[in-house]
Amino acid sequence: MQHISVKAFAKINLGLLITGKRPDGYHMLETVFAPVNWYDELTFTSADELSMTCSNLDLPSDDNNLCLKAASALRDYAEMTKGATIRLTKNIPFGAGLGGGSSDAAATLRVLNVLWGIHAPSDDLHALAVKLGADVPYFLESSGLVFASGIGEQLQDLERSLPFHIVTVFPEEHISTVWAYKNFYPKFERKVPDLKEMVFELCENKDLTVLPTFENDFEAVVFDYYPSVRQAKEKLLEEGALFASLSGSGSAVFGLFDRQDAAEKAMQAFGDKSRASLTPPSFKMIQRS
Ligand SMILES: C[C@](O)(CO)[C@H](O)COP(=O)(O)OP(=O)(O)OC[C@H]1O[C@@H](n2ccc(N)nc2=O)[C@H](O)[C@@H]1O
Ligand SMILES: Nc1ncnc2c1ncn2[C@@H]1O[C@H](COP(=O)(O)OP(=O)(O)OP(=O)(O)O)[C@@H](O)[C@H]1O
Repeated sequence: MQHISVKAFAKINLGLLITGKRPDGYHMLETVFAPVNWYDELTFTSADELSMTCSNLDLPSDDNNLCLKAASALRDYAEMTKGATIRLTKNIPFGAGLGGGSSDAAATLRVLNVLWGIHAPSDDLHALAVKLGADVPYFLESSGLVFASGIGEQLQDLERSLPFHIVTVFPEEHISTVWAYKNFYPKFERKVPDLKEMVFELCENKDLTVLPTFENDFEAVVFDYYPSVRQAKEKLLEEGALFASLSGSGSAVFGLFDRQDAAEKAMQAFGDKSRASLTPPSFKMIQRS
């Protein structure tokens, strides 16, 4: 029996500018994805049937789980009937804007493509990933700092890495992505700043003056409805973060620190380690456990 174990990492969004709405209801955006050191663990074992277990009982472990959705989509694509048992140890908080479910889906596509001997070309895997979620292609195809446009599926590797310690905090609120896209305050008419250029300035020249450019368009509505999320951001700034922001549609917030001791102190200020994570500078996702 063949087992494959992998880690599925979370992301943060450094800037998230929503630029318009498509006729199908999806929004166009520009964002920069950065990986963070917070991960789910998945083990795949070949089996006759497709099934899974999930360590977090607040999440579905039936066909509504993104792992089984990804596995079924791949099986349908390959027109085969092979099975697998998937064991998901959930560490990334859900409804947090950290892309945990999307990362699990991407890991499932990647592993089962090999375990089932499908070896689908990357364009076909990309198409399957987009259907599963706008964030899934990032986790499928990237390991570092990436500029994303379209609905989040058009990716450009920035070939740079963030020279900061990242403290990511989950403020105990689960926020629905659908709700956030329905309720954010649109600013479609403005001229959007060039996030790629800002990242180059930040990574190459450590020009901290560009940091305020990395706005997240979900912040205003999320802070209005979830005051504890605003407070978490303020606390990161009080702890000495050079910059702090909401990630994705929330509720997680992150802070960038130039000193390790300040980042570690901020981690302690948030208490329980399972609710916060510390990512070192230049972090990249390494998939295999
Ligand atoms: C907030 C972000 O995490 C930023 O990276 C993503 O935009 C969300 O990505 P995701 O969770 O993979 O989203 P999906 O599962 O594809 O979509 C969930 C819902 O969010 C809305 N949605 C999502 C992405 C997008 N560009 N526009 C949208 O309007 C749609 O109502 C969609 O039905
Ligand atoms: N494996 C999974 N992990 C997390 N959530 C899952 C999973 N499978 C299905 N879901 C459903 O998807 C919803 C969103 O989960 P996820 O953690 O990806 O959201 P998020 O933190 O808002 O991420 P994103 O940044 O992609 O919007 C959950 O509320 C849950 O009902």
